[in-house]
Amino acid sequence: MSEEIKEVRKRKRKRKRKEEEEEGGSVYAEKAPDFGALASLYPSFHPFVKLCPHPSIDWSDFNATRELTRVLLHHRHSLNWWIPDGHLCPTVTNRSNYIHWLHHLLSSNFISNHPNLSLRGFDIGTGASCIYPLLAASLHGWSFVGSDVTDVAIEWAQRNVDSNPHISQLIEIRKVQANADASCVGLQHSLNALFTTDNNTYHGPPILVGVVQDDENFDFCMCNPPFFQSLEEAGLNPKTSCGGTSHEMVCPGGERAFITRIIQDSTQLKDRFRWFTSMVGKKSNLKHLISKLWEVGVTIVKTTEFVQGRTHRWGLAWSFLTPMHKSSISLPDKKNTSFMLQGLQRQHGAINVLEAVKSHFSLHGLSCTLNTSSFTVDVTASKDDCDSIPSNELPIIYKAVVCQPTTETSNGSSLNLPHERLCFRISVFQQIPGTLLVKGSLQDTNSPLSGTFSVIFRKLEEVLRDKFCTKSV
Ligand SMILES: C[S@@+](CC[C@H](N)C(=O)[O-])C[C@H]1O[C@@H](n2cnc3c(N)ncnc32)[C@H](O)[C@@H]1O
Repeated sequence: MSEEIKEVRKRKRKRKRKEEEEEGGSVYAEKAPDFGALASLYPSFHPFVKLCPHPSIDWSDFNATRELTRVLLHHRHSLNWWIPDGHLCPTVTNRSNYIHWLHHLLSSNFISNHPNLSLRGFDIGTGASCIYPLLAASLHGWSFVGSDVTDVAIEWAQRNVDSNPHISQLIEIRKVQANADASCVGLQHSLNALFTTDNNTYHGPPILVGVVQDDENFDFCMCNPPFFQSLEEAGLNPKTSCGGTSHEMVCPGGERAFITRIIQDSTQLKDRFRWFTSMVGKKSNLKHLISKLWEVGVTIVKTTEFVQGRTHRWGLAWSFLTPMHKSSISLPDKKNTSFMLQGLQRQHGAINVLEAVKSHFSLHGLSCTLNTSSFTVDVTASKDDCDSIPSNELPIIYKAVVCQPTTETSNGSSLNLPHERLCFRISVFQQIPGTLLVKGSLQDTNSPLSGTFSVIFRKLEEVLRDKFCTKSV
């Protein structure tokens, strides 16, 4: 591939990421640390920082990465923290991205919102670092159960909790007993049969079933699973040294088997968690896991991408609760708004969705231009065009468009909109097979018609979902 093509692709990826960030963060990327500033604030960190040509650290030095994590947790989050030599050292920026996404997910109304303000989570495999409970408790005041299987992880996770008395009441560290609760074993065997499609079935200690107690409910679970199938696979990146013992990094079948077991457990605990989530390390596993999820009857699946430097990870979330369709769009007065179409059948691609967008608007007499190379439809609506949309097709959400002065015609059959033109663009992006992002961009943000745009866009979402989505999301 020529350098030019590579450069164009890089720019395109960067632009797409920026657009997605503007939309409320489908891509999560925290600001990189300022090593120079940290070195001057923390003398213990200074020896690890090479100042020329620009401040950096040696990522292959475990002591340097651990000290960076320690000072960042202290500087950004006022947390006291340490882990023993050789244990998996979390990258604060990367772990924060997961927490930011969860926060977004839990405060969205994809599913009905929880009346409680204090949220409770379950961190599967919290590790010696106990990084997720510490970060989330200090950022959002969420309470946690953090589980793990090894004695060292349990001992150090507890030490890290105890070193932070201001949040220690929020976090319970729980040891997973390697021999599962006998009453679960028979059921687990029959479920294994259901979930086994290859030899990579998870056969390790319990993950959720047998660890979550009978009287417990959680808003969410989260997990950074052992990604790798073998130690050789885990040692493939010599450029970084974040440590990691075999227990932390490896499980037979790798993350695919581990997360498949979480999915399996979620079918039994569907009423006990509002959201089940996991980090996914390999994009190739994401598609497989998403199809597993639809097979077991989830009602909603959400994914995201975490980008930190050159590291890409994915977030996968699902729920068995009833989704709230109408609220997945960001509300009026935004230049960009979007929704995801998930669970599309194989034969339906971006082009079919674009054609449906065009025919939907054309049907209402709006002027449309379909551009198949940019995957966009440009739409212009005049006052007359808008008037031709029957009010019963613009449901009650119109009333929520507070910024717009609206009047109904005497017979109530059409909406009387201000005397301007409304120009907007609908773009369709393929996310992963079966999932498309539909984005609407208003040309003039200051237009008094921006509220109307939201209404029209929401209607479009309903139409496209009805037409293309096999499962309700
Ligand atoms: C990749 S590490 C993640 C550690 C930490 N959460 C982080 O993000 O740095 C995976 C952790 O899962 C733990 N683990 C493996 N099997 C488990 C199980 N069945 N239940 C709970 N934890 C488990 C390992 O001991 C390890 O600490």
